[in-house]
Amino acid sequence: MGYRVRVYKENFDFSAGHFITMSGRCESLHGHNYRVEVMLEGENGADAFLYNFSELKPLVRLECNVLNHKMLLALNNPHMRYNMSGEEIEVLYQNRRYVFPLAEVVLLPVINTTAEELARYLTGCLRKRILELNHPETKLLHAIEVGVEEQPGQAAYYFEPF
Ligand SMILES: Nc1nc2c(c(=O)[nH]1)N=C([C@H](O)[C@H](O)COP(=O)(O)OP(=O)(O)OP(=O)(O)O)CN2
Repeated sequence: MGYRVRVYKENFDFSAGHFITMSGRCESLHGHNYRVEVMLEGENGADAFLYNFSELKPLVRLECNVLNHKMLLALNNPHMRYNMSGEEIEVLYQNRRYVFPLAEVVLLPVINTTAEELARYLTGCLRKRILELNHPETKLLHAIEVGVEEQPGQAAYYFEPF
């Protein structure tokens, strides 16, 4: 038994470039207008809420801002090579080569920038931020789930206990 709260606001979005590798090939560079939703599961606290929406929403917005208008690169992808020099990053995949300004890239600790991995990454970031805030109701949280929608009707979710 328990409660869930879910936040999925209009401005929980970010636009970013990416490509994923799969079955020995790499997609062409393209972008998405991603949407994010967050679910918290747990017990109600003294004020009869599980976690204050007003406290949760700015955290989600902050994480969306980190990724907005950036090229997302998967740091742990075994098929990609990255060389950093000065203000640039060179990305090598087989005979393909891209160069991006470092300031316009987010190097993510994931093996591929799939919606699944982005959901897992955001789950970790948001869980950490909630723990850092250390509101009394945090003790009653059981789990967090983050959904990342790549395009309407196409989303992945990651779930983690608190
Ligand atoms: N489970 C997942 N499958 C796929 C992911 C993903 O993140 N998780 N990502 C992709 C691609 O990155 C791609 O951006 C989406 O591919 P696709 O749906 O084929 O894209 P289209 O825009 O061509 O889709 P249509 O709906 O057919 O227009 C692939 N799979």
